[in-house]
Amino acid sequence: MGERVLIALGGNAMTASDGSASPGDQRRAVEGAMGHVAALLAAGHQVVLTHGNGPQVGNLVLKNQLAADVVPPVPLDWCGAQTQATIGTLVLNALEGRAAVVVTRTLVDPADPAFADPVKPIGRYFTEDEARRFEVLGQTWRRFERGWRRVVASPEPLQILDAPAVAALMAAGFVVVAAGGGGVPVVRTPSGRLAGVEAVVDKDLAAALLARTVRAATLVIATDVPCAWTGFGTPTARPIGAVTAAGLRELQAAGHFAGGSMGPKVEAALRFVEHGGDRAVITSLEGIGAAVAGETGTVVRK
Ligand SMILES: NC(=O)OP(=O)(O)O
Repeated sequence: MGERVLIALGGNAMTASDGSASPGDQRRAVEGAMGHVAALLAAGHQVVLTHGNGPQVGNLVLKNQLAADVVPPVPLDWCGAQTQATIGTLVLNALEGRAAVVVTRTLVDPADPAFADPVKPIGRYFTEDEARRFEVLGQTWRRFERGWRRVVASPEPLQILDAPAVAALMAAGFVVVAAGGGGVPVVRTPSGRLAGVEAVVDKDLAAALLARTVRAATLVIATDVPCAWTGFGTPTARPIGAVTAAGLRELQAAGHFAGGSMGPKVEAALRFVEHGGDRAVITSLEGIGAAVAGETGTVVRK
């Protein structure tokens, strides 16, 4: 018997590992990912998809800024919406059958402290000299292991505003792609209107919220490693298999999960299970079928 599964696709399902995000790389990566999704659909599961957009949205906004003398640049939230459409189109082309993409807005708090502390890396890696050149444009850049990347605000997702459209399409039998790139971040203004903001929401945290909202039984967070680890990168590293939410919180508190990589995935898995989801699985893209079958990955249950 199939179940309702929300799959959050990580960067390796979207582009080549260097983050350069050429059109060919993106198309090939999405086609590969959809092969794994098709196997789940063939097994009778109802699938909702979401995806990251870090490299793509960073490249888009940078192109806008570099071409500002020629055409008016558009803001970061517009670029986020554009990535939902382009990545969603690749998914539609790669999937056979009824599928739809929902341009999805995510409500955030204008007073979220994340707006004063940009930490979300977007775009490709640059050298320090190049990054310093872009800092003149008013951007914040940080050094990572593989080079320099722009960082932007990443506020907490509070509500997936377009979840009702997602639910309606699911009920009509569509595979739905929604909340891509964490959703287009919007705030409610004092006059009660919705307005986009300069931010990129974490797609794993948004996926956990969407999964709860559409009552998915399983949240699968697909990444480039088969599971979460304690002591990752050290000689005492150990894979984490089945774990309770309480047990995983303890490992999280002990500092086992790095902020920019496994940290948000673990937090998303915990939030989903702690708020009533049956199970959350962190696994590789290749492992999503086996993960839903209960055979692999870090499996979090209450
Ligand atoms: N929006 C987002 O979290 O995208 P990435 O996972 O690609 O960074």
